[in-house]
Amino acid sequence: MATKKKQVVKKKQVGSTVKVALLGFGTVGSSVAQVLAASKFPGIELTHIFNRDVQRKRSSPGAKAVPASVVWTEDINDILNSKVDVVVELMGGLNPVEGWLRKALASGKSVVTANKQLIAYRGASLFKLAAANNVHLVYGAAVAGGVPVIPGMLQGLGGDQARRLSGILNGTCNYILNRMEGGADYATVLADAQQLGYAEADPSADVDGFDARAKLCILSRIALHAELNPDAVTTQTISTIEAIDFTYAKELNCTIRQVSQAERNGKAIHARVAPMLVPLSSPMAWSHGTQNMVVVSGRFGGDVVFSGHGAGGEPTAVAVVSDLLAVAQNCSSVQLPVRKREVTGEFMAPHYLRFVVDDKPGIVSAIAGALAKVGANIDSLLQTPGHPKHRLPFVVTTEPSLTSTIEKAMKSIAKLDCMLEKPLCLQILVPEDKSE
Ligand SMILES: NC(=O)C1=CN([C@@H]2O[C@H](COP(=O)(O)OP(=O)(O)OC[C@H]3O[C@@H](n4cnc5c(N)ncnc54)[C@H](OP(=O)(O)O)[C@@H]3O)[C@@H](O)[C@H]2O)C=CC1
Ligand SMILES: N[C@@H](CC=O)C(=O)O
Repeated sequence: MATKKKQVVKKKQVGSTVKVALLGFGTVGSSVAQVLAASKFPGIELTHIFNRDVQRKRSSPGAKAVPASVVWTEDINDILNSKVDVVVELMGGLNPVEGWLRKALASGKSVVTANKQLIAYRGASLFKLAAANNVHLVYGAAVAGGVPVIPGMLQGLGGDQARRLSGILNGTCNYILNRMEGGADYATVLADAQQLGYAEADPSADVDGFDARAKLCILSRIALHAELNPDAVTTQTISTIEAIDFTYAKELNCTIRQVSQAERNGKAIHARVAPMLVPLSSPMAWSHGTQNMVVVSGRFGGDVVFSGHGAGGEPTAVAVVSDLLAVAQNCSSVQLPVRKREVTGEFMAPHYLRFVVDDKPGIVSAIAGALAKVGANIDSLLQTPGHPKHRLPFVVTTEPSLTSTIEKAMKSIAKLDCMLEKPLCLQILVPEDKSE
C-alpha cells in the first residue's frame, strides 16, 4: 500500500532578534509603536517605519514612542530591500498594499496585517504565497480589533463544526447606533467616530456594511470553511436609521445593532450584514461603544461568545503585537481545507417595516394588501402619539417570512402615493431555538 508522505511546513527560522517594519503610521500603526515601546518585548526590534509625508508623521505625538534608531522612509523599496524579518501592514486597502506584500512574502518576509479587505478578497492566494515561501501571514487584528476571535477560532474551535456565526463586527456602527439610542444624532456621532480613530479612511465602509462584510467573509473561511465572494454578501446601510426607529424598537423590547450573520445550509451559505432589531435580552443589545461580539454556534461545543473592543488604536495594537509575538516565536496556526461556496442573503425572520406617510384613509389596508399578496402575515402595528398627520411615522412588524418575500412587498409599498420617504425594512433577530 502506498503511504502518503506527511508534509511538514516548517516556517523560516528567524534570528534571535526579529526586525520589524511598520507600513502605515496612523491610528493603529502609532499605537503599535507605543505598545512595543511600553512593553519592550525581548527579541523584537522596530527598525523601519514607512509612510507618505514622513516629516508630518515624525512630528506627530505618536512618534515620541519611536526609538531614535528607527529608519523613517517614504520609499517602500527601503523596506522591501531591507533585512527586516516581519512587515506589519497598517495602511489599509488593496492597492498598493497587495503588490507590496506579495513582494515581501516572496522575498521571505513574514507579514502581520490588520487589513480585512486584503484578507477577505485576496487571502486565499496570499496564504498560498506565504506557504510557498515558508513564511507567516497573520491577521488577528483584521476582525474585531482587540478581540482574539481569529486566534480563538483557529486554535480553540478548530475541533468543532461551526453551523452559524453571528455578531457585531463593526465598532464604528456600534458606537453610532449606541449613541443614537441615547438621543445623539447620526452625523455628529459619525464625526466623533472618525475623530476617535474608529472609522475607516472612507467611513462608508463602516456605515454601509462593507467593513463588516469583509470580516464576516474572513470568519466564514475560518469557522465555516467556506470561501465567499465578499461582493456577493448582501449589505444594508445604517445611515437610514432615524431616532424614531429606536422609539419603536423600544416598544418592541428591542434595540438596533448592525448585525453580521452567516450560516451553513447544505452547500450554500446564507450571509448578510444589516442593521437589525435585537431583543434587549440578547447579549448583542448589551454591547456598548466600540464593543464587538461574535457568537459561534458549533455542532459539538454549542455557543461560544467572543467580546471586547473592536476598534481603536490601542485595542487593535494589542492584536497586532500578539500576532508579531507569535510570528517571532514561529507559532503556526491550525489550517483546515476551505471550499468556494455560493452565498445568498435569504433568511427566514420576522421583519420591522417603518413607513413615513402623509396620512389618509386606506394606507394600512394598502400595506396589508401588498403583504398578503406575497403571503406575509402582519404581526403588529405600532403608532406612537404626537406626530403630525402630514408626516406620520408608523411601524408594521411581520411574522417570519423570507427576506426576498418582504423585499418584493416593500417594492410595491414604496410606490404608494402617500409614502414620503423610502420605507425602512429591518430584520428582527430571533434567538435560535435550542429545543430542537
Ligand atoms: N482604526 C481601527 O480601529 C482599526 C483599524 N484596522 C485596520 O488597520 C489598518 C490601519 O487603520 P488605521 O490605522 O485606522 O488607518 P489610518 O488611516 O489612521 O492609518 C493609515 C496610515 O497609512 C498611511 N498610508 C495610507 N496609504 C498610504 C500610501 N499609499 N502610501 C503611504 N502611506 C499610506 C496613512 O498616511 P496618511 O496619514 O497620509 O493618510 C496613515 O498614516 C486598516 O487596514 C484598518 O482597516 C483594523 C482594526 C481596527
Ligand atoms: N472601522 C473598523 C475598525 C476596526 O476594524 C470598525 O469600526 O470596526
